[in-house]
Amino acid sequence: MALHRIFRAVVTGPPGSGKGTVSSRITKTFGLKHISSGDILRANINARTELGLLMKSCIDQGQLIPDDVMSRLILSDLRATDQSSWLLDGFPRTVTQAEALDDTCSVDTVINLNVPFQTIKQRLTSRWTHLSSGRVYNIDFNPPKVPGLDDVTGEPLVQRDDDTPETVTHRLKAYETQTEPVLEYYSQTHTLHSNFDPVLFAQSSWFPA
Ligand SMILES: Nc1nc2c(ncn2[C@@H]2O[C@H](COP(=O)(O)OP(=O)(O)O)[C@@H](O)[C@H]2O)c(=O)[nH]1
Ligand SMILES: Nc1ncnc2c1ncn2[C@@H]1O[C@H](COP(=O)(O)OP(=O)(O)O)[C@@H](O)[C@H]1O
Repeated sequence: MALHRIFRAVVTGPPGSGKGTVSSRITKTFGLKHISSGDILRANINARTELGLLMKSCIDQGQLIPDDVMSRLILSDLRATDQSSWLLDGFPRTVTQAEALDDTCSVDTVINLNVPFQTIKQRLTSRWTHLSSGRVYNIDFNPPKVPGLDDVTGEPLVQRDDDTPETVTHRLKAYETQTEPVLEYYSQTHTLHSNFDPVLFAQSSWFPA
């Protein structure tokens, strides 16, 4: 199903709310480019650059990466794809980032995933990730075909260092203080789909498995 015009969307929500899962499904269905801030950061960390090491220490403490670093990283990617449709997952996470995004390009729609914190804690402790592709699995919700292995490459899955209960608590706190204000910003400036229900969306008849 291809789109007939350039379309730009942001998917936001607390850590573990399903942004990556929903974004992969939407981008596959509509042929959009999926830009995930977390995957971009982890690729930098994997490259073992000095900046990557600093990023890892922030992420492992459950803190956000500073706005200037983050905006430079993501916005340069967006400028390089100025003729394509995309879906941005995990950026912006602060009002400063949202303003920087608006200064760079126009966003057509914002989808917010609204999931209770208690549910998130359960999901993140049973999340398994294929780090190089960003594919995620869950022991209960969408297990891999072979336990512990990625469906596409057969490579081992890992649990992220920042998915420990203690770091998840810090990440949820950072979400409340720094990211929730972004919803208020978007409700005033954009079309905000605020009660997007990922489960209903996944069950709709046109939605591929
Ligand atoms: N039970 C349940 N689990 C989900 C759902 N969506 C995603 N998950 C799982 O929850 C975890 C977090 O999802 P992910 O897409 O990585 O969230 P993100 O951190 O917001 O990008 C993963 O293990 C997913 O497989 C859902 O609708 N229901
Ligand atoms: N836009 C952003 N601004 C600041 N830090 C970010 C941003 N996106 C990702 N990060 C950092 O990377 C970590 C992992 O992000 P992500 O993979 O999107 O995970 P999740 O949504 O599961 O928290 C975040 O906890 C944060 O430290």
